[in-house]
Amino acid sequence: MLPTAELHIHIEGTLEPEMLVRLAARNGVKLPTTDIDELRARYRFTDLQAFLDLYYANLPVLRTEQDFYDLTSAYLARAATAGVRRAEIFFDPQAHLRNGVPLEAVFAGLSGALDDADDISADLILCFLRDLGAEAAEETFRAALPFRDRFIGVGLDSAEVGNPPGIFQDVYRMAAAEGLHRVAHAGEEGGPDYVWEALDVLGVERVDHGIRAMEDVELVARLRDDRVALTVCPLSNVALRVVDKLADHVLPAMLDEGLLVCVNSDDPAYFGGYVDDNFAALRGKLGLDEQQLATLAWNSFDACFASAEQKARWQAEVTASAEHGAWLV
Ligand code: HPA
Ligand SMILES: [Zn+2]
Repeated sequence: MLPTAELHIHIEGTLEPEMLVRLAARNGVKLPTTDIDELRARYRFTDLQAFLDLYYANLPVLRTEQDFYDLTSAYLARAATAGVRRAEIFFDPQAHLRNGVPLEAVFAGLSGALDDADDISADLILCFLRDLGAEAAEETFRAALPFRDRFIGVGLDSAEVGNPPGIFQDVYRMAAAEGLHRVAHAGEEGGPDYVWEALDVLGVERVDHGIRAMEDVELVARLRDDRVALTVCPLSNVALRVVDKLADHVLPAMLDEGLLVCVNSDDPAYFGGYVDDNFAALRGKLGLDEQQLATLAWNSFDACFASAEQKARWQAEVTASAEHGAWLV
């Protein structure tokens, strides 16, 4: 197993049907069905919005600090088996606030699980729901400031097309003033113009997805020259029909262009696998070789927000693993 960092993972997207049923029973929340196979059969999507509709519909089962703790602990345990050494985990506070869950419970559950995980280094990135607009994002940011020491950055997710990054300029400026890292989803369903805006208006350090950047040669040059990381999620792109099939994915072309790309699972409960499953698919279905897989793992540590010394230690581990054939997952 290659050691890796996972930098694009929505904790709410790790809600497996089994956990969904368990939490629904614990909290007295009614589900359309409690049959695991039926629930899993619903995890099929035509596009990003179809996925988001189900993702948000399932979230009311998360009510208490313990629920957030259990969800996060289960992800961290699974990620450890996938070779994850470092996780930078997105969460959607607005989705929980509108379900009546106080921020205290969300932060306490998430950070409690992170504190108790001794085999993975992990931190939180607070995401704004772009379809709720800029004012709601600013209000959420102010409400989260008392918990400033519990998260290391801000991100932008949910329905992309029609909600361009630029409208969030002010809240990203506020985050920068707080010394927070800045990332944003851009170029998943939206075009290269959204990636330009994320870079130039929001000042992001990493782009989440960013695969449509490949349609713009100037943008590719900018991303390469500035060593901007792109957190690519191959199985997600297939599940949401952003690409027809894995064999058509632009990831090999991104590597050939010398872009700082890494591999991530996005919403593993919904998209058919964790980061190790993504690596296995890249090897089996896309034909990536050991050198390419090791580069992806190495890049993930380059792109993460840990200390330079820690990053170098993990990268040395990747190199040693690659030499011993550890890409054979
Ligand atoms: O893949 C995603 N894209 C956009 N928003 C999201 N929120 C959770 N997962 C996603
Ligand atoms: Zn995502």
